[in-house]
Amino acid sequence: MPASTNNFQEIPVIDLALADDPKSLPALLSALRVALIDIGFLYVSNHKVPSQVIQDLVDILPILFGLPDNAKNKIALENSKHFLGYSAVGSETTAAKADAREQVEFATELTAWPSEIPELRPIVEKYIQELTLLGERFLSLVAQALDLPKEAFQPFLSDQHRLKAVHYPAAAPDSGITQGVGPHTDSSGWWTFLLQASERHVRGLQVLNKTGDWIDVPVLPDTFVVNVGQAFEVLTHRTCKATIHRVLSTRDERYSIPFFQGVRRDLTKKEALESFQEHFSTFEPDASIESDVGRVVDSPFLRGKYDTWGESQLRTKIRSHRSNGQKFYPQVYNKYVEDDA
Ligand SMILES: O=C(O)CCC(=O)C(=O)O
Ligand SMILES: [Fe+2]
Repeated sequence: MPASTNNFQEIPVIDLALADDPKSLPALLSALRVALIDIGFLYVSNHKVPSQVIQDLVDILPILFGLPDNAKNKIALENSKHFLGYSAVGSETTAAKADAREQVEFATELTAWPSEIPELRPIVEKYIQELTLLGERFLSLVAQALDLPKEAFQPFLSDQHRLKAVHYPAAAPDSGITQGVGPHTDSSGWWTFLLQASERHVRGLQVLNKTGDWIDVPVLPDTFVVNVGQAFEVLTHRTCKATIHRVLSTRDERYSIPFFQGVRRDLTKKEALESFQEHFSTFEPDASIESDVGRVVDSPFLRGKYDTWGESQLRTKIRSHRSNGQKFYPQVYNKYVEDDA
């Protein structure tokens, strides 16, 4: 099929309630398959994550980011060899440009929590627990949609996932600030489950389609935005693509909460490629034009310089947070920073 006929102009919604009835399951799987193969981005509705669990987290974000700088700096990512905790606006770099967002990254090793909001920790932990379950349910549907047994992808899962709370401050139209986060594919794992935690009118997230147009991903209440990460792209021999996306700064402030489903750190590119080689050779990945932006986006695991998933993760983290890299990983800092893969 020529690329132009399956180029996408919007992101489809996959209704997970259809999985509850064997009669409606096939319709879900065929819609999912199209989203997986042609787009790499989708929304899920009827996801069964309790709305209170979501609301509690959404409500606490303005409180978290509203803490005084000294409170946020007490949990600074700068002091974490696991790259967890708070990073201020401008401290992260994507596509060689500073991002206009502040964020707090959570995972099991986070030891410093803000003492000003003791309720944060149980709220975050509950949310991670629920998203872990959603991720597992979703993976089994993905496997079926790609003609594999339900459990096919489970052995690649890590027991550790990452959650990020993100705040994009409003940018005055004449400030010259345009990059909330620059064009990238998700390097932190298998799949990303993103909650857009602002009101409907707040824009910002965009996805690059095959002809290089940026497609808006508006806020749809009661959904998660789900997208393919780099490791899954490798495992499926690019049948499913880690699609490039970005966030523009706008005159509205914006909150979002990506959950990065983790991949086993010892997964090697060889194992990832060999596991389903035969299966995916029967698919015909769309060898469509990669846009100019696409060609320069960093994807180290895919390009194959580093053997394990864990090492390409470390390289990505060091490149994004360079002072942590210098502080905690001086032996490999230069190697990773100088290697533009
Ligand atoms: O804030 C968003 O909507 C997306 C954030 C994102 O793409 C990321 O952090 O990887
Ligand atoms: Fe992303």
